[in-house]
Amino acid sequence: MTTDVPDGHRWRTARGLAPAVALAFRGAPAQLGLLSVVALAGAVLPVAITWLTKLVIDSVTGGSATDALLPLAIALAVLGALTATLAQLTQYLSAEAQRRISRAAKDRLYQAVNRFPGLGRFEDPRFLNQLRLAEAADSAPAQLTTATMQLVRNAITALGLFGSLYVISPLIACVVLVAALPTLFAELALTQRRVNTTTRLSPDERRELFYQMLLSDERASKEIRLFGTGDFLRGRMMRTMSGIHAARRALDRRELFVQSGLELFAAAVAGTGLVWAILAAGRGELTAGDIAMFIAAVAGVQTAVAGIVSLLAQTNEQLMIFTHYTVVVSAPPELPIAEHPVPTPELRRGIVLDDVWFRYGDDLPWVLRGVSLTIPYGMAVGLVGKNGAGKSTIVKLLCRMYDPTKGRITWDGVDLRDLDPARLRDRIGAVFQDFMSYDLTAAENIALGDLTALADPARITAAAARADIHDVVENLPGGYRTMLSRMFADDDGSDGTGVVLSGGQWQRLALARAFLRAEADLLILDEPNAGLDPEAEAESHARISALRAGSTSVLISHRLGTLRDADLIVVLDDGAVTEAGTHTSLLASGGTYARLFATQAKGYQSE
Ligand SMILES: Nc1ncnc2c1ncn2[C@@H]1O[C@H](COP(=O)(O)OP(=O)(O)OP(=O)(O)O)[C@@H](O)[C@H]1O
Repeated sequence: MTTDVPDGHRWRTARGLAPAVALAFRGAPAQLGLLSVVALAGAVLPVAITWLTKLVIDSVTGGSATDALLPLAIALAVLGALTATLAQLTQYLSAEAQRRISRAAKDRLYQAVNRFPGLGRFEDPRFLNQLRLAEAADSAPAQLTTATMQLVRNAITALGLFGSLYVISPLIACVVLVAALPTLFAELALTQRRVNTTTRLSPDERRELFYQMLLSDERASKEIRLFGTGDFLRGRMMRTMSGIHAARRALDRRELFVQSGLELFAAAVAGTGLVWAILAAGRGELTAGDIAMFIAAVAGVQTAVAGIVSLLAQTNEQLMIFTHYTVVVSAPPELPIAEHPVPTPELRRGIVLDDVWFRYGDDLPWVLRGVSLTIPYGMAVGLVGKNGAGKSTIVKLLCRMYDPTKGRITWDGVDLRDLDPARLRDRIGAVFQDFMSYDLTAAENIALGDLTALADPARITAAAARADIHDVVENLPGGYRTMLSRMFADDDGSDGTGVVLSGGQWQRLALARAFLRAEADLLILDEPNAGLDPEAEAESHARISALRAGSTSVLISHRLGTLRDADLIVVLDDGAVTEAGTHTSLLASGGTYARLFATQAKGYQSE
């Protein structure tokens, strides 16, 4: 995936205009319709005012009667008032259109983000940079559409004024027009540079944001204070920021230099024209009205042409930014999705990992090296192994967050690649090692396991009871409606206290979330008891065993006692299965499991 828009791809970039405008019109059809009418009216007003001004001056200097002057003066006043009103109306309509279109654009962007089936994209720094740029592009469709309207409006005005100028002096009219060309090219070159700089700075800006969030993050604040790393992190943030500012400053200086030169050039062209007009008037070739119209027309054409140039540059810039948006919303799924997925069958036989090899990237080491393993239907399988052995990776593969690099995983004989990932996940309940704690109410924290439960509080309380967290939640100030956050404490309309649970309590809540899917075909518990006290662990263990009796589950735990009554215990070492059997058989064989178990048991006994 490309991260920036290479030079020389303007045409491809320009093709982004149609989808951007289509998106904008879908987001705010009424506002943009009205804006088009207003823009058209605004286009002809300056030309009409210039001609009326000339007529008024010629009438005055020609000694016309007041009766003849009055209608002209009134018409001028009305057009002036209309110009002022239209400007306000344009501003209001543009702002409203901008809000609606940004909303539509953001909605579409995150719909696309939610559609990525696996985790790969969220671990790809190039994609994350692109996503950051796409997030900043939500105003591009609105800006592109209004810029296109303004372009048309300015073109009409410029043409009208150019015609007026042409009547007085074809030569000067052409000089004014040709003099705008260098400005056009200079602005386009500046735009390209601006966009390239923005693209280049995206990783640094992401890094700056990371430090900024870290410094105000509630969870990070403990370590930052204890280890006194606040100033270190702030220093890094400031250094990153200085680098970004230096790049932007260099760009601003270039713009200052180029644009000042262009302004001087335009002023010189206008000044030369004025000298010529005054000399021509002295020779009696132009009237006073002609001079007034000449001055207004030269200024008007220059303003309109400068407007066109800057709008073209803006459009070019927005189009390049919008390219990132388009890339993200049209990015294909990073996991191949079967065109006609096999309906995920209810699990009846089991899940088989068949010579599964896996690494997180082509340039990264193998994490799983030919794992073959059967998770029979209705049985509890325990995974044991040292840190980094690949246990959680197997869990992620079972949920099809990634595909095996080699080998395959089957669900009742069907390759996971042939199933719809969403339907597969409907059949799985899981507590991940790095489970989430959401800044939402207690009920919502549980209901996220199955959103249909939001309308059925009894299911939520039942799941909480199974995870042994019901009493704790019920005794919170607002019961299940308590906001489990200090950050958004008053969002629940309560007294604004908000509650933060302990690590073990959060873990039980995550268990309750998984238990909402008690009927799931496969329950995965990755270190479900790590945060529980010994009594709670024993109790939780008994509950899980009872709940899962006769069902299929995968349990991972470093506390081997938790796994001793699993139907099958699999020992992983460095990404390969080294032992498998029941607790008793593994103890009897005297291998790694027996050694690890003996070490843990000894640790408890010596205490
Ligand atoms: N998203 C990732 N990108 C790259 N490497 C990863 C990623 N996740 C895990 N790894 C690597 O894969 C290896 C196995 O990790 P995994 O989390 O599966 O181990 P584990 O057996 O669950 O360990 P633990 O007992 O510490 O939880 C580790 O070397 C880890 O660094």
